[in-house]
Amino acid sequence: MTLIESVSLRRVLDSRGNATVEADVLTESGGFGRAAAPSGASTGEYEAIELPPRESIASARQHAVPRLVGEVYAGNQRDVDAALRAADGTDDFSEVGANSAVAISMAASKAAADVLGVPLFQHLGGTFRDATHAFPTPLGNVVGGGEHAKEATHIQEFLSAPVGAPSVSEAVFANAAVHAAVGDVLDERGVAAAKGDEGAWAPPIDDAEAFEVVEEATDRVEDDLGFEVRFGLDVAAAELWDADDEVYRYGDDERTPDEQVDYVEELVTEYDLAYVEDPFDEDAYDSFAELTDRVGDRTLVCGDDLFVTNVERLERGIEEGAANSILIKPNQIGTLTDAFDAVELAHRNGLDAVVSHRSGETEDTTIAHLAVATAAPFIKTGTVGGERTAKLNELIRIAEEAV
Ligand SMILES: O=C(O)[C@@H](CO)OP(=O)(O)O
Ligand SMILES: [Mg+2]
Repeated sequence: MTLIESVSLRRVLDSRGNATVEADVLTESGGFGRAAAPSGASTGEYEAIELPPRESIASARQHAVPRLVGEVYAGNQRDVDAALRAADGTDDFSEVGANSAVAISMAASKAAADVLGVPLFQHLGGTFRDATHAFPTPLGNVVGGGEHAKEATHIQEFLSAPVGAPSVSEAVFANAAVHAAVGDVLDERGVAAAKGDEGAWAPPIDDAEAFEVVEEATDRVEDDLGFEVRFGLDVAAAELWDADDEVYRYGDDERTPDEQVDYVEELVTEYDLAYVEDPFDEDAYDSFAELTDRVGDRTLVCGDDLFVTNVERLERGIEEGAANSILIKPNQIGTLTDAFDAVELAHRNGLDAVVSHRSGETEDTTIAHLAVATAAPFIKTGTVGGERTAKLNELIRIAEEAV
């Protein structure tokens, strides 16, 4: 393996038009990797810290780059990430910024794959990765609101889940078809809709109507394509939680924690939901456990803001039976090593690990490789829009390469 020769950092645009950090890593033998940090809007309270990009870059140049250049082998991902942690010295990357950390971590992995002459998913997943496992099914955001769009649904994301698709490519196109069908159904109802941060329709309708619209759209596509298309949700309920009054607020409506458990259970049953992410506040381990107990045998109950890709929070969740899956977002924790540790802990305890984009994204495709490398059952990476299709199209290419 070859030593890191240089690390360059720059500000580039993300899909919301905000600045984010991009890293280039070059090795002594000429291996090259480039990666950019994504950015959340409905960020969890316990996520690693994203610093303003200029600040993060200056700090990384001062503290992290000298520990990497000429010191660490690009292919030793654990060493790369340990150097980033040592350079930062905090638990939450508040010194260097999780944005520079994750960009460098991912760029180093790509430089290593380049040196080895193998695709990134193979470098990350290893030679003995089980190539026979099914490919991740893309969860496609087709209707959304919450923190991703104003004057739209309270539930943040309605996610098409083409679970019966015979191939990843057919699943990707199925989600695009559901997105188009939602547009048609909204049109037929006379609802004009803009799009939110992730390219989902952001119609000015209430959640009850959104369920009708998405059900109608998935039914149409299911009939048309002839395989099962279900749907799921990211409730992002931490954004709805009113800690003072201890209720979940849906505009003028409110639900107590017990009512929220009953409500989500009813939704799972009525709509046969394949996936439910963050149906409760990020500290509500008990509600998560109650719901998982009731519906965990028929749907994935996934912790995003609950776990923030953090092994300590996941350990508590496992002890309390708080979910049967974890969302994996490398920038929530800062390095690929931390993300892999969370995946491995989840797998050892029978939980699924679902890989995800952020609402602010770039053309970076690392998460497509990460999802394949870790045999994720689902990858949540949007449906339309260049920064979303970058990952979806990469998945299609990987599927060709991996057979
Ligand atoms: O809540 C989420 O799961 C994500 C991605 O869909 O949103 P954000 O990146 O804004 O946290
Ligand atoms: Mg979420």
